[in-house]
Amino acid sequence: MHLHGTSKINAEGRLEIGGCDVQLLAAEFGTPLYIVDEALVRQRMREYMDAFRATGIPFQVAYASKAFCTMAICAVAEQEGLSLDVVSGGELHTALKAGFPAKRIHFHGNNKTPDEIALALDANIGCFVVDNFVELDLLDALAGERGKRVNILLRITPGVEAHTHEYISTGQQDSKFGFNLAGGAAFEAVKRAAAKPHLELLGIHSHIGSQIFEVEGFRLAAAKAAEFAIQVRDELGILFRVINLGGGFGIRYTAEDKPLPAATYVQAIADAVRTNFTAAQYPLPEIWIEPGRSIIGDAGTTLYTVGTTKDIPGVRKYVAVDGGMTDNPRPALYGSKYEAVLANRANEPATETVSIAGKCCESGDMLIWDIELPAVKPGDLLAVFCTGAYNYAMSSNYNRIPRPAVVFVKDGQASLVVRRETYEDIVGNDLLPERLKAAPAAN
Ligand SMILES: Cc1ncc(COP(=O)(O)O)c(C=O)c1O
Ligand SMILES: N[C@@H](CCCC[NH3+])C(=O)O
Repeated sequence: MHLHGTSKINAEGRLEIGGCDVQLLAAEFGTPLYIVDEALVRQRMREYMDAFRATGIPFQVAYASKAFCTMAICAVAEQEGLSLDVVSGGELHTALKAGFPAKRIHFHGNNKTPDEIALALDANIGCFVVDNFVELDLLDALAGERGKRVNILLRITPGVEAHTHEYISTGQQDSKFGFNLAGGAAFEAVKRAAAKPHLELLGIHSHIGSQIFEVEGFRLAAAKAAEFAIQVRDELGILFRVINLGGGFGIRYTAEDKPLPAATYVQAIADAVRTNFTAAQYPLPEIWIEPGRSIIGDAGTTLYTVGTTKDIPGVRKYVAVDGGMTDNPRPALYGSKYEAVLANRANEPATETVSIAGKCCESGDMLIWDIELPAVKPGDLLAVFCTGAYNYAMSSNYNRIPRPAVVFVKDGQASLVVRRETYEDIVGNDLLPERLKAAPAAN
């Protein structure tokens, strides 16, 4: 059993996270329940910050809030001195509502709407990461209407193919994101951006994908960024002050995953930037990165209650829990694998192989295939590890299932940071027009 962060098995044989016995958490907050190990989140944030400080290069570490965005995590990121990457009006609103300093917010997205841009402009956020030519014109116009000049990075598609799931790799040329380096769109974007009266071009951004376990892709992306920066300097006389290399650092979901320490990625990136820029006598730019999954992923655990079981002798035993693809769509979407433990009897030896099913009306709603557990009974608690990233963030109300609560645990204290949705929340936006309230049809 691989335990993350402060998780341990206590004397009663139950899983404990942040000093909180999960059986007590289930009793107090119900299940399914997202539990976040706050100390581990802070540790992950500090690992990036400390690694960059050690390089001596000016930097920003922006937490990619798409991985998990709540007011509480924004507050933690703010306390730890990180910046914040948001990708929608909703994430931006969450950050602002949490009191996150606007100047440290970077706004991403390949189709920011005029309303979202207006919200960000009016809040005076620190930087827009411009994705395409339409946005370049729109942002300049909207900033102009407000008499503002705003910082931008241009998102470049470097043509680096990271080894990851095809749906989550984004740096290759055939991608919906960014200005392609090959073919000259990126160069053209720099020319146009530099001519815009209301845009201040700070530099460029690239993001090569997610759940990456090698430094090579980042080195290559840094080298391509430097090569492009040098071309831009030599041909246009424009200097970049910022190189943002995105996120994508992998984490351990199962024993198959071999993540590198944050410092290894940071050193590789810093070395690559330093080497390539210094060789061209180019003033060293600031380095920005945007980790999401590697900050919140292994700090999250989802706690479920076991309901029904179904044994098909000689075939498979299904164990159904009170959540599923609504709180964790990743197995259905990407075939993602997870580890789990029977949280109320975690010290008992495994005696059977079972498969964990969700409760949705969908055969593909399976959380884990073939996991060894002690004999599972209805009422047991199942804890699935490493669910901090892209679980709550991608949760849905499919089958009109309310979203679970989220608690942050630390030093024996559990704080509710997102309350459980109720059935009233589920119908909260529904309207029943008068004409549909009529008496039943005559026939
Ligand atoms: C532009 C950008 N930055 C940062 C991230 C965060 O990636 P990860 O959660 O893999 O660190 C993503 C998502 O992959 C992204 O698209
Ligand atoms: N949602 C994806 C990652 C997408 C990354 C966002 N650019 C996942 O769960 O792995």
